Amino acid sequence: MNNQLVIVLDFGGQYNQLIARRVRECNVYCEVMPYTKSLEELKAKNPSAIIFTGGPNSVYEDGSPLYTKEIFSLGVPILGICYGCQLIAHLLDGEVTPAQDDSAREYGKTKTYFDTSCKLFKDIPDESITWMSHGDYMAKVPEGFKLVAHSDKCPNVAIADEERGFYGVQFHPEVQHTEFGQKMLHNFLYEVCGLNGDWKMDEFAKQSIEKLREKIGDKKVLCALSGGVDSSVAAVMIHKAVGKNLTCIFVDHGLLRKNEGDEVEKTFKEKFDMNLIRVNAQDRFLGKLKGVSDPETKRKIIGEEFIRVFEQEAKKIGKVDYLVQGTIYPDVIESGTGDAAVIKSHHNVGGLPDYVDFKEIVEPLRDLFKDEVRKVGLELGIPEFLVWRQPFPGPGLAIRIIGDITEEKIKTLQDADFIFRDELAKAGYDKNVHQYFAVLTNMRSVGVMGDGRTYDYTLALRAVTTNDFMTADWAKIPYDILESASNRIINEVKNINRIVYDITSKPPATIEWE
Ligand SMILES: Nc1ncnc2c1ncn2[C@@H]1O[C@H](COP(=O)(O)OP(=O)(O)OP(=O)(O)O)[C@@H](O)[C@H]1O
Ligand SMILES: O=c1[nH]c(=O)c2[nH+]cn([C@@H]3O[C@H](COP(=O)(O)O)[C@@H](O)[C@H]3O)c2[nH]1
Ligand SMILES: NC(=O)CC[C@H](N)C(=O)O
Ligand SMILES: [Mg+2]
Repeated sequence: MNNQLVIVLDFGGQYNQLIARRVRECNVYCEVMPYTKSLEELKAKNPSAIIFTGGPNSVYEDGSPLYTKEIFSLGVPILGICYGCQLIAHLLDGEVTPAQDDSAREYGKTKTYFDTSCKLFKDIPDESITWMSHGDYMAKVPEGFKLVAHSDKCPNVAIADEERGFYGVQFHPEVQHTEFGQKMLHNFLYEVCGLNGDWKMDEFAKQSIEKLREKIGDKKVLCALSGGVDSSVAAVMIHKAVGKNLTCIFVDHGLLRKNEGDEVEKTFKEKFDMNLIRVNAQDRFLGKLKGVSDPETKRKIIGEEFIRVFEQEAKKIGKVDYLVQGTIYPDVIESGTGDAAVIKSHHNVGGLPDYVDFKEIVEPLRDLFKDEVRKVGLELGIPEFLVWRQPFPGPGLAIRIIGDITEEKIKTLQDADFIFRDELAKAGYDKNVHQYFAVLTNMRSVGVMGDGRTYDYTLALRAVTTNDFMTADWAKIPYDILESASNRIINEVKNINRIVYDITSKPPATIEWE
């Protein structure tokens, strides 16, 4: 695939994934790369444009991430955002200083005035709201640049050297609070860079299937299938590429939701004409997890056991060269690229063991965001109910049972979680939330039931709304739904005497509790 490419050069900003998503939404392919990639490595990718992201540092401080000035000689347009804008100024002999008092320090929604004769601001109003988050100030604009936007506090909000195609904005066009942010990115890609918008999901699906066919040929492939969106889409793509040489392995590790094992098996046997093997591996997973309570240890154990089960099944089939996983771009990013902190080791990326007995792990969706995966799924004719299923993490209930895992706790959580989902569905509210589940906390407290004292577990209910699962808001579920879920759970499920609703967003929390 030779799509035109935009490189998002990562200087540690919080919204870098968002920049990539926004660019993709303009039908332009892009990849996030750490600023530590050399100019040679960037050149080898033959990018059509480069975007410098924001970042927490200050360009004038020792040890801040910089880049070689030669990047401006590539002949490729560059857009700098916040820190990236300050970096352009710094590298091209402008000047960046800490904001004096709070004269030019800005945070949040800010009224901004634009020079709409600049290509970046074509066809937007000359006054609108942008989202700012900076304490530094571009005191001197670099040679050859003109000022193309200002705010009430800050005279230097955007700079442009239109001749060479270099632009810098102090605000964040990628966040939704910047009213015309998407339009500005669109202008950069189309008006400035003259790109042709060749990143389309139907093309992607066709080309990927062709490439998979070439790569795999008549070799045998295993696909790790969870019944979730990502692996289902991956499986259907491979199936279209190699047909009967594909065998899907669905692992029931004993940590699935209530009835999930049977449902997934039924759906795939009925809807798809694929070889599917269900492996009942409860004993080995629960055996390895016995007494383990540290979240990262749980994740790594599960990541390793998954692979060992796949290897074992491969041996039964004969020579299998490839293992396919439904890994997507956020799994890769969240498991840590470059300097970003590792928050959680996703079982299929950071949680993979060092040694894997396959010639290669194939991940056809590794570059896609969730919404792109869903589009590919629809292109491939996968039923809507599957495409729109809420995500379920590979480690399953293991990361929703805080502390050590026992069979009794699993049963308790399965039953409670089932009721919560059932109540949301009955109220027709499940369409309004993107992920919703129950968590068995490891906390016990005193209650009173049937006039007797109880000392039982606290269950937490969690529901979030989110576009990309990278950030999320807690869902404002109507009280009556929470009330009926709470009543039913207390009445129908043993070992729980208290229920709380999680009202934290991501960040600062994450969606899952472990
Ligand atoms: N129970 C399982 N059996 C086999 N493979 C699994 C299982 N759970 C997860 N995997 C593998 O790990 C990958 C990552 O899991 P993840 O939950 O992120 O994706 P998914 O289940 O395909 O989709 P979704 O995010 O919608 O749940 C899957 O794509 C799949 O390849
Ligand atoms: O397949 C997976 N393997 C994992 O190890 C894993 N950890 C989190 N998740 C899912 O990722 C999304 C973001 O979750 P967090 O906010 O908890 O990081 C949410 O949708 C989570 O359910 C996982 N999925
Ligand atoms: N959001 C950013 O990129 C901030 C850049 C720089 N640290 C400042 O405060 O101005
Ligand atoms: Mg899943």
